[in-house]
Amino acid sequence: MSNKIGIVGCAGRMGRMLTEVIGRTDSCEVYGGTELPGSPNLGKDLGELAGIGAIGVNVGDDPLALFEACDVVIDFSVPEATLNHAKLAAKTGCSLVVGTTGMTHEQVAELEAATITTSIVFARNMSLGVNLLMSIVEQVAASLNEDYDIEVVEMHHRHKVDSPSGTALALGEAAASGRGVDLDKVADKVRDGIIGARKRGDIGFATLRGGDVVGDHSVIFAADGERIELGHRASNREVFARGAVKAANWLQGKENGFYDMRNVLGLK
Ligand SMILES: NC(=O)C1=CN([C@@H]2O[C@H](COP(=O)(O)OP(=O)(O)OC[C@H]3O[C@@H](n4cnc5c(N)ncnc54)[C@H](OP(=O)(O)O)[C@@H]3O)[C@@H](O)[C@H]2O)C=CC1
Ligand SMILES: O=C(O)C1=N[C@H](C(=O)O)C[C@H](O)C1
Repeated sequence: MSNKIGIVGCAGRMGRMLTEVIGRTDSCEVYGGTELPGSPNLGKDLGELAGIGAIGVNVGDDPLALFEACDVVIDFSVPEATLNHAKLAAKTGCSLVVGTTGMTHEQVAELEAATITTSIVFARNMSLGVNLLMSIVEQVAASLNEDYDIEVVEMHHRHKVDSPSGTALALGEAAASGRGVDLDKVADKVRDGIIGARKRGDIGFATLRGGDVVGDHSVIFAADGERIELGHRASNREVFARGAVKAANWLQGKENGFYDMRNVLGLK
C-alpha cells in the first residue's frame, strides 16, 4: 500500500526537493502540504512549485487536517513550527520525520515527549555520508588524546539562519562522545578579540556563510606536527530529501519511539 506523505513547509528549499524525490519513489506519494496562513504559495500545486509539473495536490494552511489524512509528515521548517507539528503528531498518531535544525536541548526534549503516542525520526543531517562521518569521527576521537585539538568547520548558503549548523553540532557531539566528555562543557563557539590561547580539550566551531553552498563540514584533529581532516560536502539537497523519504518509509509499522538516521540506515 502506498505510504501517504505530507510535507510541512512544502514551498521551502527542502519542501520542494521532497516533492520531487517522493514523486519518483515507489511505494509512497505526496498526499498534501502546508505553508503558513498568508503565504503567497497557498493554493499552488506542489508539483509546479517543485518544477516537475502539476501533481494535483495543492498547498494548504491546515496542519491538523494534514496530520489526520497522512501516514507520515516530513518537516523541514523552523523550531517553533516543528514543536507545534510534534503535538499534532502526538494527537493524531501520525508519524513524523524532522530535519529542522536550530533547536535547543529543551526543544528536542519536547519533540521526544511526543513519542509516547507516535513515532518520530529526528536527524540534523539526513545524508548517508554525514551519518557515516559521525561514526568515523567518534572512533577517531576515541583513539586520540587531548594533544589533538578538535575543530569543526562548516559552510552554508547565505540564507541559513542558525549557527553552528545542526550537523556541525552533531559532529561535535560525536567527537565529544568519542573522547568521553560533555560537549556543552567544552564547546567554544565564539572567538573575537584578544581571547587568549586555546584551552586544552576544547572543541571549537567555525561558521562560514555565503553564496549557494549546500553544506560543507570538516572535523579537524590538529596536533604538533600533524593534522587529520575528515569531511563531507553535499553538492545538492537531494541527498537530504532521499534520506528523509527513506526515514518516512522506514517508519511504517514501527513502534512508537524516538529514532535517528543511524537507526534508519542500520548504522546502530
Ligand atoms: N536534517 C537535514 O538533513 C537538513 C536540515 N535542514 C534544515 O531544515 C530547515 C529548513 O531548511 P530550508 O528548506 O532550507 O528552509 P526554507 O526557509 O527554504 O523552508 C522552510 C519552509 O517552512 C515554512 N514554514 C515556516 N513555518 C511554517 C509553519 N508553521 N507551517 C508550515 N510551513 C512553515 C517556511 O515558510 P516562510 O518562507 O513563509 O517562512 C518555508 O517555506 C532548516 O532548519 C535547515 O537547517 C535543511 C537541509 C537538510
Ligand atoms: O540549512 C541547510 O541548508 C542545512 N542544514 C542542516 C544543518 O544545519 O546541518 C543540514 C545541511 O547541512 C543543510
